Amino acid sequence: MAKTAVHFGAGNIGRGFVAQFLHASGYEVVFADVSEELIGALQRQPSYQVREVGEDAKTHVVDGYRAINSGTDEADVVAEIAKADLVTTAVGARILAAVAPVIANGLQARSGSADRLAVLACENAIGGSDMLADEVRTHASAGNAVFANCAIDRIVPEQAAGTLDVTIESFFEWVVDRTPFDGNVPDIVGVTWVDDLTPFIERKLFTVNTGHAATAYSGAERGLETIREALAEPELEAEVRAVLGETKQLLVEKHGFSAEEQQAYIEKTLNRVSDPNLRDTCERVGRGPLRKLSRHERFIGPAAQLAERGHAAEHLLAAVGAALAFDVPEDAESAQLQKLLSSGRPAADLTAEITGLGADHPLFPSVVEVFERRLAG
Ligand SMILES: NC(=O)c1ccc[n+]([C@@H]2O[C@H](COP(=O)([O-])OP(=O)(O)OC[C@H]3O[C@@H](n4cnc5c(N)ncnc54)[C@H](O)[C@@H]3O)[C@@H](O)[C@H]2O)c1
Ligand SMILES: O=P(O)(O)OC[C@@H](O)[C@@H](O)[C@H](O)[C@H](O)CO
Repeated sequence: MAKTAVHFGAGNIGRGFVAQFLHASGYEVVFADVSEELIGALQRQPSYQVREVGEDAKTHVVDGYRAINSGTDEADVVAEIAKADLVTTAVGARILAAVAPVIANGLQARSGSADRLAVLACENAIGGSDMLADEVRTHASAGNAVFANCAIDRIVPEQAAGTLDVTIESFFEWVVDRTPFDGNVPDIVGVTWVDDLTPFIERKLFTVNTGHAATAYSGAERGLETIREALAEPELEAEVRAVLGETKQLLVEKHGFSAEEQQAYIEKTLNRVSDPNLRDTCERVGRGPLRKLSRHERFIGPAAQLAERGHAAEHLLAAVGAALAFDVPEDAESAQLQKLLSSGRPAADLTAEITGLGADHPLFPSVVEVFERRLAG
């Protein structure tokens, strides 16, 4: 009998990476999403294409899936989870709390099954599956599930409206913590199973996503539209390289990557994010600035660790300053950020609320200065 995977989030990475790999691994994929437009299209159209760009580009056809609107037909999703082999998500780290009740109900509906359900939150976050597990446990015991953290890396820009097809870079990396599975990991092609995920997720988040976000915020500040255009500005590229020099210091010192290995990873990242075949915008990459400015994310996460080790993080702090200027009214978090910054509250209060840093943290005073400069206009 075919294995089944329920996948939450039929967006860019969901269709373009996770579902394609699950399909290639022999799973029947059941998409769950709250977008009626996407679910309707998946229900009407029996297949879509994932088109890689660049060298050795391949095109993959994904078919044999089903799709359910988890907003309106929750009971159907619960029934699928009750008999599924795997649950994955790619909805955004801050949406995990919204999908947790459905997963919890699905786990309760499996109470007769001896098989523990594997759950992988494929989000850009440290401990994404742990976050999901914590949310699920507020609704159900979840003893019959195995939550494993992962790092997922593949650039999928915004796609053309009205198509399910996805244009994507050919590079990919999907690294998953094997330790929760007691030697019985799910069979998924392309996954690298590791005993210690921390070096992989920190290297990914603090290089690819830190560099990407620093480019997006500085690019947006200069009125540039795409990541490629932004990195073509020599001064901006030098700033981004300086930011990545700081995270390199942390990653080399903390995880023992060699300086040469990390520099090669940086060069590859800068090439990937400025791929001429992928039009990726500062707006997409900068989306969700409150999440990106939070305590364990791509700026404050490494800057705090550098400060704890007695190192400077002035370029990361400059990137925080650029993030504070991100003003895109269509992005709910950007609108909320600008509202907070114009609320008249003191810089120290805003720093604590937005970054989650305690006033006694060694990084705190320099972040307050960044906020003060922004408030002074
Ligand atoms: N795009 C990339 O390059 C990339 C790469 C690696 C990781 N990621 C991560 O993957 C996740 C998804 O990113 P994306 O680029 O695919 O975003 P996206 O906006 O294209 O897709 C997110 C999907 O989640 C759906 N969704 C929202 N709320 C939901 C809910 N309550 N229940 C079910 N579905 C819901 C949305 O309708 C949308 O279809 C994020 O955590 C992102 O950081 C993205
Ligand atoms: O998805 P976000 O908002 O966390 O970050 C935006 C981009 O940096 C991100 O989507 C990258 O394209 C991706 O992480 C590459 O693997």
